[in-house]
Amino acid sequence: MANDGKDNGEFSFVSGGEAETGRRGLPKIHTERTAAETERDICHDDSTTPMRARTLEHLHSLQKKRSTPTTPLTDAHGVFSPVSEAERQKQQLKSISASLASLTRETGPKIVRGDPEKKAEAHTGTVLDHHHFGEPILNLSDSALKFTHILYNLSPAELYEQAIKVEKGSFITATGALATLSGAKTGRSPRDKRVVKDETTEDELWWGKGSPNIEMDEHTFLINRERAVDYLNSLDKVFVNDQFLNWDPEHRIKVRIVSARAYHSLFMHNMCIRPTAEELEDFGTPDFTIYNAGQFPCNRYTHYMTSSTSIDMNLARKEMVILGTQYAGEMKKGLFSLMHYLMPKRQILSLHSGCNMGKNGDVALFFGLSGTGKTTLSTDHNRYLIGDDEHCWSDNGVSNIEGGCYAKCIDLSREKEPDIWNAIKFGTVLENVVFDEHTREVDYSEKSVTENTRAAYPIEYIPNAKIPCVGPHPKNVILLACDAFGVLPPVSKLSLAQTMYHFISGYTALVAGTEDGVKEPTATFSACFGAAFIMLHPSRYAAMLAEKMKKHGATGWLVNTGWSGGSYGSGNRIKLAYTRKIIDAIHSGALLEANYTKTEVFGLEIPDAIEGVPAEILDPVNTWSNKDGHKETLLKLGGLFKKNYEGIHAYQVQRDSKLAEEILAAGPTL
Ligand SMILES: Nc1ncnc2c1ncn2[C@@H]1O[C@H](COP(=O)(O)OP(=O)(O)O)[C@@H](O)[C@H]1O
Ligand SMILES: C=C(OP(=O)(O)O)C(=O)O
Ligand SMILES: [Ca+2]
Ligand SMILES: [Mn+2]
Repeated sequence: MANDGKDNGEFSFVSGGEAETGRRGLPKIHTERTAAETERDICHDDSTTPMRARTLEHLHSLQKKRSTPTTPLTDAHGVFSPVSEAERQKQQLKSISASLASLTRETGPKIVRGDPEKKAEAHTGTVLDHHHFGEPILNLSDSALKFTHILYNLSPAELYEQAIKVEKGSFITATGALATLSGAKTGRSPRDKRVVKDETTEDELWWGKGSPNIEMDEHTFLINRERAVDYLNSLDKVFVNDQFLNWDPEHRIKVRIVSARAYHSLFMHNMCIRPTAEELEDFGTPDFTIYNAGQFPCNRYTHYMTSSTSIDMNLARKEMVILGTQYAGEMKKGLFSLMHYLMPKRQILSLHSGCNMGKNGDVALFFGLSGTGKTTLSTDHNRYLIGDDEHCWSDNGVSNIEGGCYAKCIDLSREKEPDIWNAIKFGTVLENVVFDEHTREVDYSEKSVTENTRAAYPIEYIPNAKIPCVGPHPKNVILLACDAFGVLPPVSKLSLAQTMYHFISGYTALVAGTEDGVKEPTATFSACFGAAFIMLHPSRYAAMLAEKMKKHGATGWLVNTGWSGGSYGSGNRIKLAYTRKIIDAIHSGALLEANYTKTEVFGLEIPDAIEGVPAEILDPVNTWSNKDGHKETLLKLGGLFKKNYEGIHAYQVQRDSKLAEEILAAGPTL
């Protein structure tokens, strides 16, 4: 700059005060420059640059540029489109208005687009009743008279501002993520998930013992729907997201999410596939709509209700209603249930699995219950990430259902999981974490809100994400179990029948908790490693998996990411570094070449050596000092498997007794 410190040209004093006269010995200040001085200054100072803004208001209006339309208004033939931008936005509002309409009143909600607080920007939004925009919002109880402002597909930055302004517990962390609280519920509520049983779904879906589908009738659904819609319309503003599910363009599903919280809108922005501006213009009517009124409870006097929480699915109406839980994962997993219904109808298998692909195009699936390692192990710096949780396997290959990942954050470390660590930045939703109130550094070891701390980020935040998130037919199908009993081998190669047996069993063991006194791990069996999300009987998905694995020559593996050297309490969790080496050997094909030995009880084939893994841990019996304890625990777990499988076997025999016997024989023998 020309101003070198001696020249005080940046200051201008107004009128002849003491400073000007220099009577108290203050340096004389030049307020006017000679023509020569001005000439010398090539780089002008602030006071000399032309001022565009005439007023402060004007200045602020200049700060924000209007988004330019991304598509020229032409039709497919390059002719000027008959549908004007205003008309298109009007259609869009009409569609949202229909979504929010009451089913019992004749007058629907009056909706306008835009934030009621941003009156200055009124001109940028299309408004149904233009003259009302910018007038004070009257909080009238008569919903026919009040306006509901629609915040439609806001950007992450806009959603941050909304969250921070009105949602208590919203903060920006040191790395730029949005820390939020999900409220009283910090995990899913599977016992409150209901599905409307009507003439169609009665025959189509899996009901009764073991099924996750708790029935409700159409009328009760409508009561809860009305409750949610009324609640949403009672608010000044609601968020609407129009997005997609499934990266396979042939089987893409259009979803609309109507929610009350910026947190929910940003979560779904990250988790679903984000449409381009062009795709959004042609969005039209959604295939499925979620009404998330999670801050508002359901009415316990309503038939079927057993708590203040209800997550209700109506397949005929293509709608889902959420009352009494703000846990965002309900939306993501609710849509996953929908896909478990829609996709098999099209001969496509929906999978509760992570998925990645090697440089040579070899695809691996990672099935497993919560906490077994789908997200951690599919996020692999040496491979392309297709997705961490929900996929489809069709005749075209695999495709991710989602547009983002939902990683557990408890004890997250930069060293062990660098890609997930680095994904926690601006745009990422961080649920229920604890952070330093001043530095905003997150303490990932803190469990004081919940152990289920989470980060939801767009998949492109992982550097080697494969976009579009699709890949060829899988080569390896890895079943992950976190065995807290410590008796399953770190890895075993499965026959097709064994793969089916373990897929249908869906075993993992939960550690009883960190409280003292509770030492026993609890076995959990969740059919297809996702019983909470399946809509049809597990054998339907298993049959499809068997058929696809056979057709495409995929190999099944069982990987224990849980305990070694004893059960929970005496042994330790297998080191993530070892599990990664095991997974590397599966991907490279090296593990297919190993020598195998069959174990007793489970009859699992275990390799004798894997590069980078101590050979002695490959057979769990070697790691237990108490050999009797090992045998006892092994038999106990075998017994739990057998008991769990009884019901499934009985069902399968009716359908195909030969296949049923074959799969049963692949289970443990006591
Ligand atoms: N050997 C291991 N293999 C996989 N994950 C492990 C292992 N040891 C510890 N972990 C931890 O277990 C958790 C696995 O959770 P996650 O990958 O989110 O499971 P999912 O996606 O299947 O719910 C992560 O927090 C991870 O750091
Ligand atoms: C979000 C979930 O998935 P996961 O724990 O498998 O990552 C869930 O089960 O609620
Ligand atoms: Ca899960
Ligand atoms: Mn996961």
